[in-house]
Amino acid sequence: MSTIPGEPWSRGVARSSEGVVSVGGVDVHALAAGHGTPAYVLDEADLRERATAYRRAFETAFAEVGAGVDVYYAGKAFLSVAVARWVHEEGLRVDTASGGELAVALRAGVPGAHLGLHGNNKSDDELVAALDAGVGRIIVDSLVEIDRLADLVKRRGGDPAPVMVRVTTGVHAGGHEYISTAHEDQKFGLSLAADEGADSPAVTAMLAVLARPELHLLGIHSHIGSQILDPSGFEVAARAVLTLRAHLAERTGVLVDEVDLGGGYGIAYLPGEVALDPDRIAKDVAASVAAAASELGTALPRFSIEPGRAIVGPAGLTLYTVGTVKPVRLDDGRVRTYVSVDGGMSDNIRPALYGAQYHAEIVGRVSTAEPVLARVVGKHCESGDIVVHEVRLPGDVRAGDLLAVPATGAYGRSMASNYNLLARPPVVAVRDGASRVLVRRETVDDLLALDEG
Ligand SMILES: Cc1ncc(COP(=O)(O)O)c(C=O)c1O
Ligand SMILES: N[C@@H](CCCC[NH3+])C(=O)O
Repeated sequence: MSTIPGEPWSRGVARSSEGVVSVGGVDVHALAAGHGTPAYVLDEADLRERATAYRRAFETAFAEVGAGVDVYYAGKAFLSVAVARWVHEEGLRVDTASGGELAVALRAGVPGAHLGLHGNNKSDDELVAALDAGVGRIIVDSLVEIDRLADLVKRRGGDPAPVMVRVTTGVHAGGHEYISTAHEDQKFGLSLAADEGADSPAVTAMLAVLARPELHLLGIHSHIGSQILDPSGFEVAARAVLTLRAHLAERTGVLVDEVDLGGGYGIAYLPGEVALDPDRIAKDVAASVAAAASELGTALPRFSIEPGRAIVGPAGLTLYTVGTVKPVRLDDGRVRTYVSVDGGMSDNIRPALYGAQYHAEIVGRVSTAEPVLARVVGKHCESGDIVVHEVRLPGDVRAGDLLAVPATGAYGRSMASNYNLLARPPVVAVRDGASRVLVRRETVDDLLALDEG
């Protein structure tokens, strides 16, 4: 019943003839003994390959239509100093969404010019940190922020701040309402939809940026959602943004230099699911932007994209130890085996938040026992504390078994909490038979240190 190797596991995951799984050449028993469980395990080679694959795919496809492109790794998916360094070494830039992410990227040595700062409610401190670092782009998200940023620059003096205006194109894409970001009724961006005879909020914002000499209108930004498996939304949104750019040029004579098409490229979470193919999507989007620019009679801008999940998601897995095992009879007479692990919703909130589906396997041994219908649950005081809703596990699953959940590299550690005062797990990188801690495990002492008594 093992599906290893292959998606949704990272490329460095293998199962030996004895049934023991290894990642990047390190066996799960060694990982558990050396770092404890639960632990996030990140396959460095896999992550680097995905970063390069996205960069090459987009550079090649966009070069074919005569446009340049930059790939920004979306740090919100998971950011640590090492990861920021790896992606930068692979030729990516880094998109940050807070002062914390910005500080980590800077510590990794990523030059300010290769960083972007996002956020619908950036603080003055965050804006100042971005200006101090000389970030290549601040993506503004509201009229209020445009004035606030311009006033800050005015007080400090110096060069105009490079700004992109985040717009919402009305395209509704992505895996769940909470991770879809370009429909109108949500907090991000400025809408392209206008009342009869009035400017849209997007146009109003761009005019507001142009009116402030402290700001340089670098371009337009659009992000339509996350975990997108149907690529058509990217093309529709790209056309809408290029149309807006042409409209602004007609109106003001300013044809902005850059267009960012955001992230959102979907990955496989379950065996049998197919991730978006970077080569395919890059070709399709490049063709549609080239066609749109030629219809509009405008030169192509420089493009950028911001994949996060597609780079780090498949490179990660979470290693747990099984604790209690409890068969529960369901109303329809079936039996579901509840398998409790030593983590849960504090290390992976996605099942509870989005109803996200994951896969799991026993990875420390081989079993010939008949598979049973199982649900993997955490140790929190919450019945919705589910890690994997439904999976077939060997009927002899028992306390002490090592269990791994694939594709947890994105939005696992980065959305982790201390619910029930659990200490957050470490992030351990594996490569060429060796493991290294990127983010150490929290301890109860860390938690106590925050409590002022
Ligand atoms: C503005 C922006 N860029 C990039 C991303 C990264 O998305 P993903 O991890 O789905 O590629 C997000 C998150 O959805 C985002 O909000
Ligand atoms: N956190 C989300 C996606 C990111 C949304 C950010 N705009 C997830 O786990 O899928």
